[in-house]
Amino acid sequence: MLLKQFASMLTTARLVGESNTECQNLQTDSRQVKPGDLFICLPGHTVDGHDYAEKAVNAGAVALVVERQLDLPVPQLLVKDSRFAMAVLADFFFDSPSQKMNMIGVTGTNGKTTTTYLIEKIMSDYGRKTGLIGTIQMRYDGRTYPMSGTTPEALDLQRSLHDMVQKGTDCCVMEVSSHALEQGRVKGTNFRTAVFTNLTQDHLDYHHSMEEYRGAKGLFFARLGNGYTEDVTQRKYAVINADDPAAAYFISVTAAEVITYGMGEKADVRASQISITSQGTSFHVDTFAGSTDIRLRMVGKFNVYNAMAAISAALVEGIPLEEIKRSLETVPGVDGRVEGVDEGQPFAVIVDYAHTPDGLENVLRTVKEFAEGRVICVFGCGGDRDRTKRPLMGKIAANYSDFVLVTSDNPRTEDPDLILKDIEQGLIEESVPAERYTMIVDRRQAIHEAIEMASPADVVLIAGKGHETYQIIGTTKTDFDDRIIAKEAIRGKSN
Ligand SMILES: CC(=O)N[C@H]1[C@@H](OP(=O)(O)OP(=O)(O)OC[C@H]2O[C@@H](n3ccc(=O)[nH]c3=O)[C@H](O)[C@@H]2O)O[C@H](CO)[C@@H](O)[C@@H]1O[C@H](C)C(=O)N[C@@H](C)C(=O)N[C@H](CCC(=O)O)C(=O)O
Ligand SMILES: Nc1ncnc2c1ncn2[C@@H]1O[C@H](COP(=O)(O)OP(=O)(O)OP(=O)(O)O)[C@@H](O)[C@H]1O
Ligand SMILES: N[C@H](CCC[C@H](N)C(=O)O)C(=O)O
Ligand SMILES: [Mg+2]
Repeated sequence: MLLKQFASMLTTARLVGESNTECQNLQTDSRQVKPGDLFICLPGHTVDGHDYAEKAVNAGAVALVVERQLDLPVPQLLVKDSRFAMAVLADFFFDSPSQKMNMIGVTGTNGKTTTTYLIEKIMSDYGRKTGLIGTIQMRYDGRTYPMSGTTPEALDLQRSLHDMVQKGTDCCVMEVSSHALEQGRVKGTNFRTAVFTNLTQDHLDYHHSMEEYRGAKGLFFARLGNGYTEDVTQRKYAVINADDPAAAYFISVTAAEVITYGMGEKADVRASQISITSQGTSFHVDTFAGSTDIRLRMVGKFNVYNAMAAISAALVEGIPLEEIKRSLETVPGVDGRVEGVDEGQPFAVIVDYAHTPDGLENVLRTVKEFAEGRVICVFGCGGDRDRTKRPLMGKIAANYSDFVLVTSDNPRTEDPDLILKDIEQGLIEESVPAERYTMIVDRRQAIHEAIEMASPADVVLIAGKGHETYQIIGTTKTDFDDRIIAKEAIRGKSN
């Protein structure tokens, strides 16, 4: 594609140099540049891509997208905002893939991965060729791809969506994080349905206040189309958890048709008669398209919410409620979410991905509902992430468990001991006696000790890392899987 064609997509951009330069591909990372690339200079949070433009040119970049003109011998497209330009150019270069599929996005503090998995299952069981993008992986057309975060950068996202379209995918369900919304990673992605799960504390290191965090999530609903049509396939839907205090805000910022779900009388999709056992959760659901009883194989009231979000998104795709029920009832669970580790031991071991105060409270409440013995909780908090959630999670762990083992969860570049101390602050504030908790920096040791102390009928909950297969200490990622360590500990248990 010629540089002038890219330039034509940005009305206020100024092209300096040879406009007929042929650009083979788009790139934002100088380390990945190939000869013929158009290199987009992004000012980042840690470094400025403009400082790497020279390296990009040396590696073969034939032109640049810049916010300020650089003294380099290649044509340059001067733009006001290179992140915005990236979104526009990526959409253009990859031929607007999100307009060729039904795009369903899920945002919220907790439950995004679970909800996207449920939607993907329903859609594919119904015969739709479905793509999935999120924390655990990206998958489509029978293949899976690893992810480095939850929501890809605009350029990577459009490239992946384009490939999905090429492979015949007709619908894509993806997690949309608040970071992604704030950074414009999904600008240009034409969503048909935007789903909101819940809003509770997380990421205050990045968003600074709950209001700012809510505002970032609100962008998803505010950007959801603003035109109405008789054509049902072109309509836009905001699927909102009516029981969350932020619901009214999201409803107020969207122009799309709102579908609410929840436990209250007024919700468009309502659950009632909820019954939870250690084997699963059953409930009755009333919707605008009929009523039914559903028996999930997943435990936890929060999974009833995730299921209702999925039901709502699937109903607007025209999938009959009975088909939705059939699919939901076959989902065994999601990798690393309330996942049992079973080596035939007489106590339960559960690995879960709860890494926020609300997530931890929900999973502990659920575990308490069916625990016949003590609840032993192993957890930690990520380094280089929201510090203020640490004492809150300490309090919650203490309030809902009989014994707490505070340990490391990806300390990253922070001192692991100090992270543990931040968590301990919450336990101290709750006046938890020293014999009810311990602090063990080494996560493997903490898991071994938790399992060593378990008696028949106890439940050991290992929270925070779920599906993760690594521990990040400093900038080094080493193999670490809670499930494997737990199995190892169960097999080596002395009593
Ligand atoms: C705070 C944040 O979101 N940062 C993201 C951001 O990094 P950044 O702005 O710091 O980028 P940078 O390193 O300063 O680089 C700026 C530019 O210079 C370029 N560069 C850099 C170095 C070089 O040698 N050459 C070069 O060209 C980079 O490619 C980039 O274009 O852009 C990068 C590229 O897209 C992301 O990898 C990075 O995610 C970091 C690793 C991260 O940890 N993000 C987390 C917080 C995140 O986004 N999480 C959410 C999930 C949260 C949830 O669960 O709710 C997610 O969606 O993943
Ligand atoms: N609807 C929900 N409400 C509250 N907690 C939930 C809900 N769904 C799941 N959880 C808890 O949160 C954990 C993470 O769930 P999930 O991975 O689905 O969330 P996520 O929003 O994708 O997280 P991330 O922000 O890391 O992508 C689960 O292991 C469970 O403990
Ligand atoms: N998407 C979340 C995942 C947190 C998982 C936890 N294991 C951690 O590393 O803090 C984040 O990046 O904040
Ligand atoms: Mg997720």
